[in-house]
Amino acid sequence: MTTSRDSLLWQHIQSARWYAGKGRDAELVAIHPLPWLAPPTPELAVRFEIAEVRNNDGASETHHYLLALSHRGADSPGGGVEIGSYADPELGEVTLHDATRDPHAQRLLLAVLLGGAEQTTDDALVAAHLLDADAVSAALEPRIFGGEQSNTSVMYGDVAMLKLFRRLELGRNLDIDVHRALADGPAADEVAQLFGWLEVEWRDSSGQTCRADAGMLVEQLRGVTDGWEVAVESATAGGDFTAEAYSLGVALRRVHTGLAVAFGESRRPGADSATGMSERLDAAIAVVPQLAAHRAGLQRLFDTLAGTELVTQRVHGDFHLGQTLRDGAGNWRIIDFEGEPLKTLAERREPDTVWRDVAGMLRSLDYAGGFAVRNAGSPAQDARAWVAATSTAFLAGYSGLAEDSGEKSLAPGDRSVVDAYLGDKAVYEVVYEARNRPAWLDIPLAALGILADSRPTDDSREAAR
Ligand SMILES: Nc1ncnc2c1ncn2[C@@H]1O[C@H](COP(=O)(O)OP(=O)(O)O)[C@@H](O)[C@H]1O
Ligand SMILES: O=P(O)(O)O[C@H]1O[C@H](CO)[C@@H](O[C@H]2O[C@H](CO)[C@@H](O)[C@H](O)[C@H]2O)[C@H](O)[C@H]1O
Repeated sequence: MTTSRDSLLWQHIQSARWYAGKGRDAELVAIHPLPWLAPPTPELAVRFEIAEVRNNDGASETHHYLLALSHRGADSPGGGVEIGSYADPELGEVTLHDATRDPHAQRLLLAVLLGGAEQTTDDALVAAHLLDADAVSAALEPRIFGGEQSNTSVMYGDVAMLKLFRRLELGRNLDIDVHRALADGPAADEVAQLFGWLEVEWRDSSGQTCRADAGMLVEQLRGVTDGWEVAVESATAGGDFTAEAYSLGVALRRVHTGLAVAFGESRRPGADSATGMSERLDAAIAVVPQLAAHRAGLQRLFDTLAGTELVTQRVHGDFHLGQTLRDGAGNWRIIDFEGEPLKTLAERREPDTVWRDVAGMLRSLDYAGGFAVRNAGSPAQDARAWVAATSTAFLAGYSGLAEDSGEKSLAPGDRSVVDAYLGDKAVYEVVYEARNRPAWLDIPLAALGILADSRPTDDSREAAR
């Protein structure tokens, strides 16, 4: 880190909501500027820059963060949140702003995407890919999305949303990949339409050319409510959420069918999955030692996969209520196909069984019940009944059974596979909560206690799907 500009940016990165290295020993290796998005003027100059960040604790790993920066001259106030001022050799004295909060820069971002063109310098590129030139107008009023999210989104009117990916995945972004693949297929109605995306290229500090997708422009879903909010409200009131849970199960099945059609299916020995789960458990015990008490019980659950052959395909990978939106007509839409943020990109790209997503939602319904007890004082018994009823309805919807099919909504062989995935997901959640929300740790820990004490079903070697 050499210049004061770099130190301004490093402070900006470390305090950002999207910075994934909080609490870790990390350093800024370099900042790589991309081409200006429009010819710079003394008032405004906007470009993406890539921050190359190295984590030094544990195995050394490098991450690339996308910065969107507007440089405003002294006579050009405004621009939203300031990062700091410095003397730029090309532009003179400028103030840096996060472009996603600068109205002029927000407009420029959309114009670049709609232009569908490519901008290059000797060692960097920004390319816009436009799929639907008529869906979005450059005149739409921009505003920053204020809701909870790990990336940054700008809304344009009530038509489109530009989601900028902050921690970049080298290669094709999973969310773009999946939205593209599901368009026009059996799950087209369950996801937002993809209008276009931005691709960037730069040379890293070792001289290697890197390529990534920087953002995607999608249909803005209107009149929707976050699935977590509606579920928590119902759990807290002790309401009946079974019809909603049933239709959520139906929607997930459709998405899985769409993903299988688009990306195909493969097979994997269950023993390989069990090994992965055990390894993740051991890594989690190193982070949260109290997990060790459940090791033997969880290993018993994972072992039920050995000897099975699992059908695998592309899945959502981090399916929970916060990844679902419900519209006024009761339809569910599913978002954010980037997988679990704590996993490596290679892990997130791997095909898995559909039960990973099914287990993800069952865990999420349990979280909603746990939240109702801890944060809203609901009686534990009522919350347990709510979780049991909604879980059964969700499984019935997923399995294509009648809404009132009750306990039999999962075949016994599938039950033990789901239990193994529930254990694996709750182990992930324990690490996630320990790092991000220690006050929530008791929710997945309580679930793990119950799972680790349960006895695996005997018929676990039946077909796994
Ligand atoms: N297509 C969309 N239309 C409207 N709102 C959306 C859309 N996609 C996401 N959102 C909103 O943005 C939030 C964050 O989206 P998400 O894709 O999960 O972002 P991140 O990966 O950055 O966390 C969602 O919880 C939802 O409220
Ligand atoms: O939405 P992200 O992709 O960032 O997912 C991460 O954060 C989630 C929390 O925001 C976390 O989900 C866990 O908490 C949810 C309640 O807030 C609950 O519904 C989920 O079941 C639970 O896993 C998710 O695990 C993490 O990857």
